[in-house]
Amino acid sequence: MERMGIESFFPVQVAAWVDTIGPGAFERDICINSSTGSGKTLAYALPIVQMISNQKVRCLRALVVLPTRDLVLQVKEVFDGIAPVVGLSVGSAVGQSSIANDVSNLIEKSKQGIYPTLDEEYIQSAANFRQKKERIYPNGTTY
Ligand SMILES: Nc1ncnc2c1ncn2[C@@H]1O[C@H](COP(=O)(O)OP(=O)(O)OP(=O)(O)O)[C@@H](O)[C@H]1O
Repeated sequence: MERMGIESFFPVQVAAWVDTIGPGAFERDICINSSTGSGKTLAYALPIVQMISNQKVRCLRALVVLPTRDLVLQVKEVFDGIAPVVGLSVGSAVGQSSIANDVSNLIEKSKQGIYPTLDEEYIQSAANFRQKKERIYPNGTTY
């Protein structure tokens, strides 16, 4: 956190943490509505990283879908700042190469981690991934 220039957390980050990891945690969908620049990225990034860092399974475990390429890069930077600390890797897919390549990276190369990505085609990729995921075992071997 210090390396990222963060000394304390913004209100939206505290609220999101309390409702996901802290005393308000129970399984449900959460919608965060907060003004631009208020720190929403870290507000959802921290709970995601915390939650999946406790899981032993080595496969893609979080998919972040974003509306623009710039945002993908920004969000990846935030995840890159915190995920490696707990041994998670972060990838991104912005459609620079073919979707087939991105899907292949998503499934075969990033067996552990988080994927900030771009649009609905990738949501579909994630759906396809879900079908294949059952064939990736904890030691990282694909069947
Ligand atoms: N706890 C914090 N302390 C200091 N700076 C922070 C903190 N959290 C986030 N920031 C910084 O505040 C800026 C805005 O954060 P961020 O981009 O996450 O806001 P946002 O609400 O997602 O904005 P947008 O709605 O535009 O996407 C970034 O430069 C980020 O590094």
